[in-house]
Amino acid sequence: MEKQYILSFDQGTTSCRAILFNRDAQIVGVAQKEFTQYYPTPGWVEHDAMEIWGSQMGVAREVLETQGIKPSEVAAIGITNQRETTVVWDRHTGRPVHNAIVWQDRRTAPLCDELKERGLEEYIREATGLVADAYFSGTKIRWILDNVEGAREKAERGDLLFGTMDTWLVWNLTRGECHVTDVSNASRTLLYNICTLEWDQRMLDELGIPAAMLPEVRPSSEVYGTTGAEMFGGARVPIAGIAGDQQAALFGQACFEKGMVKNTYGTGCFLLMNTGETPVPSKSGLLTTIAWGLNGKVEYALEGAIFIAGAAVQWLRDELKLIDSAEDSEYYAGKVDDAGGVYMVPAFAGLGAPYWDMYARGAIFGLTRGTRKEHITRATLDSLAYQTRDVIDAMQADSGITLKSLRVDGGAVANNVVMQFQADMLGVNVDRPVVTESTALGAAYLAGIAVGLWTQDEVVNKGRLERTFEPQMNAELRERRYKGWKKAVRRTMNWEREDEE
Ligand SMILES: Nc1ncnc2c1ncn2[C@@H]1O[C@H](COP(=O)(O)OP(=O)(O)O)[C@@H](O)[C@H]1O
Ligand SMILES: O=P(O)(O)OC[C@H](O)CO
Repeated sequence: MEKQYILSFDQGTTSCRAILFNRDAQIVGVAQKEFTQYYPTPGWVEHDAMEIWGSQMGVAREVLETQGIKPSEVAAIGITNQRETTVVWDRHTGRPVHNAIVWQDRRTAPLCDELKERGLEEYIREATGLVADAYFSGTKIRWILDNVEGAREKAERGDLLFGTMDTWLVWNLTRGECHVTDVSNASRTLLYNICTLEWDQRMLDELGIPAAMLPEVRPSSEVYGTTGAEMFGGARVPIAGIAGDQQAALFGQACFEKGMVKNTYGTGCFLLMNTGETPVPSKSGLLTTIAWGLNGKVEYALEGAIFIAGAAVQWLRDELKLIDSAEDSEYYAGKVDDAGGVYMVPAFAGLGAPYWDMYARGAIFGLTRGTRKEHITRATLDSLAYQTRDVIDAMQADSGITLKSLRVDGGAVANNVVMQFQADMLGVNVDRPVVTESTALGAAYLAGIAVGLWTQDEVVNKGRLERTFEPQMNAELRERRYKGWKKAVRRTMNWEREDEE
């Protein structure tokens, strides 16, 4: 039977998805399952790695069954994942020693302050391309070693393994044979040297993390191993692509040329600009990160990471219960001309790029007795566009490149109000592709390239636009609105710091 499908595992922050692509890179089936979010204390966010493994396998089997496709017809699996989220497990039992600590979790902020006090900021930026923030995996591993009874001793004996979700899934899929990650995921750990392309011994020493816990770092497109025979009814499917979800989206949008930018609107918003084969250091609060390793070389990106975007819409739905579904936000926001002077700063997990304030917290400003839920909903949607503007301004300053248009993808780009306001706030066209599942598509491309289903050149021609949003707001109004946003952001900063008056 011809092997003509690629199965993408998209292990996101809120759900596991399995997406089946045919050899024309068209989606033939999708299965998705949300999993539990744990908030044990304010500012902490955890996932159950066993639940994620079960959900991911569940959706993979479901999509094959519903489409009537045999596992033996799948040429390869590509894996893409929420990055930084940290799981540590026992290599003998396969059981995690603690819930996974999610990228949004702020518990290690004091440890990051300590790294700064020890004068490590510059070294961190140079060696890892990152900043001393609780976002990244390194301090989360350290927290587990310090807080789970017996973990440090076991880790030192070589009994514990660390992984981001890609590593965890591949380890389970291969029944413990492969403990690997790819360069794009490694570059988000705070432990990987993006210049020498090795684990950074100084960072390991500074954080007290035994090297024996770490996975082997590999390119983003190659056969890492095959699935255990019992996983898919006897078929041994090659696992042939791994990339962090934001880098995968950059690949899926075919941003292969230097200067090409995409923005993914999911739980958070992540803007990445391809900067080619040399790392570009940032002076404006962006991250320097590895885009992918492919064809014997590594390419880099500048990244603006916004922690809360679509998650703010979920908050309106789940916590405030202002809307019944994320889609409803478009309906309510569309009933008013604008946010009526209301600004919503969703600094629920501090602020990422370009502010990097672990102690900022969310706030709504400009409320009056005339403020309605439509205004609050509108202000929440506006915050996705304002935060993106913050990052684009930084990116233009760092790269010297002026943005001509923005390619978008991710769940929240279905929202036309957000897309129009984004074009207005940037003053450039916003291009929405037909396939907005760029993340899964990128992982499929990487896996398909590794098994010879297509070449990188063929990938360039596959993307098609569904709609372009053109700016309609005049420049004076745009800048006035944006100034209000900056004022609101300033007032949320440092909120959680104990010593702040
Ligand atoms: N029509 C919509 N309007 C606004 N936000 C939306 C809409 N549809 C989905 N979202 C938001 O997008 C996010 C889901 O996008 P997705 O790309 O699946 O995210 P992730 O990969 O981070 O789990 C959710 O946070 C949801 O609130
Ligand atoms: O799950 P997503 O798509 O919101 O992505 C999360 C990021 O990878 C975190 O860095």
